[in-house]
Amino acid sequence: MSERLSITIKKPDDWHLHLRDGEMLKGVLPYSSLDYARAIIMPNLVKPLKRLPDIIAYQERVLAALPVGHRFTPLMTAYLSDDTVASEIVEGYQHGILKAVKLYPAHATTNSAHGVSSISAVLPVLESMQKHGIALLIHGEVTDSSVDVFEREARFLDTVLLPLMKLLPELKIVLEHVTTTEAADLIMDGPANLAATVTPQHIFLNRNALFQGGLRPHNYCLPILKKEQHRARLMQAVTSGCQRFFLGTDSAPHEKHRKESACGCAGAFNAPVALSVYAQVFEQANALDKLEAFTSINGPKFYQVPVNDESITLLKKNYVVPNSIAIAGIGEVIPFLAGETLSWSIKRE
Ligand SMILES: NC(=O)N[C@@H](CC(=O)O)C(=O)O
Ligand SMILES: [Zn+2]
Ligand SMILES: [Zn+2]
Repeated sequence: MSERLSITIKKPDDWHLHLRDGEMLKGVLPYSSLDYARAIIMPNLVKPLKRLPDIIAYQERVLAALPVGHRFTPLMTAYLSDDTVASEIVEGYQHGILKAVKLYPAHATTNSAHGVSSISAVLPVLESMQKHGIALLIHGEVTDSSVDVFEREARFLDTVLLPLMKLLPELKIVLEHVTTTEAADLIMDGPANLAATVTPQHIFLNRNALFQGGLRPHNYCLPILKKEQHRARLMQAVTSGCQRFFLGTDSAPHEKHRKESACGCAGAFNAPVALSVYAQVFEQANALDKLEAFTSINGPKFYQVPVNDESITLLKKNYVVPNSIAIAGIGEVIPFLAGETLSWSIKRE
């Protein structure tokens, strides 16, 4: 096959994105709103977005932070907790305020202290979500500290997700940022109402990248990077053409000093590099023809929204990732793969 030098795809959507708030929101949003038409915005602010008025107010702050000329729709989510009221979720969905509901097991990840203690605690909410076709987005890791950190996703599938799917077989579920062969198999063999997002880091790097020549805090995110066999299987599954995998960057900026710290935060700010990384991985897998479905078609299909009209073009041209990005009012944020050279860049007019 002759080498592709450019590829034009429908404008992508990011089905898992952290924009934060305040100055950080203003600084990081343009990296997403430039190249993506829509994104599912995560609700794990320092004060989690549980109630409709807070979700509406946050969406307004996101829209107000958009640079002139960027057309971008933030699709909002509610943060599920033990005290979530089913009728408020249904009302929010029916009024177009929220697109989905996010489940963080309590203490699983950044800003998840108010997460769900057990599925039974939120069962009435999940039942009405099933009834109304509202998607549940899941950070799928058990939090029991006796479970090895590399095993937490696989354990979650067996002990939480499969029983939940049995209990509510019609519930629409997106397993977020999948990392393991077990999750890849589950999605490939799973029903139409079960899908997954895949981040650039989890199909590009394995866990060696956490320790390459020293400790690499900017490769630390949750779920943690896994062994090469998991990365390879994930890459194969995602590039297979299975429609139930779609783009979700999990771009999760933290201030430099919070990453480069004795107890560093989990999360990679990958919005500036994600499309280049995905293109590089799909090319490696000889599957550039499947890239558009992953970035721009499978997600809209699952969420039952139209595919975007506009297109973007990626060029086979080196992209050198900046070493650091200055965010006004915040300071430095180090992007994922800082200083490295990727082989695809986005065509700018
Ligand atoms: N992925 C991460 O490591 N961090 C995310 C939270 C999350 O998606 O789990 C964040 O908000 O920083
Ligand atoms: Zn998560
Ligand atoms: Zn996330």
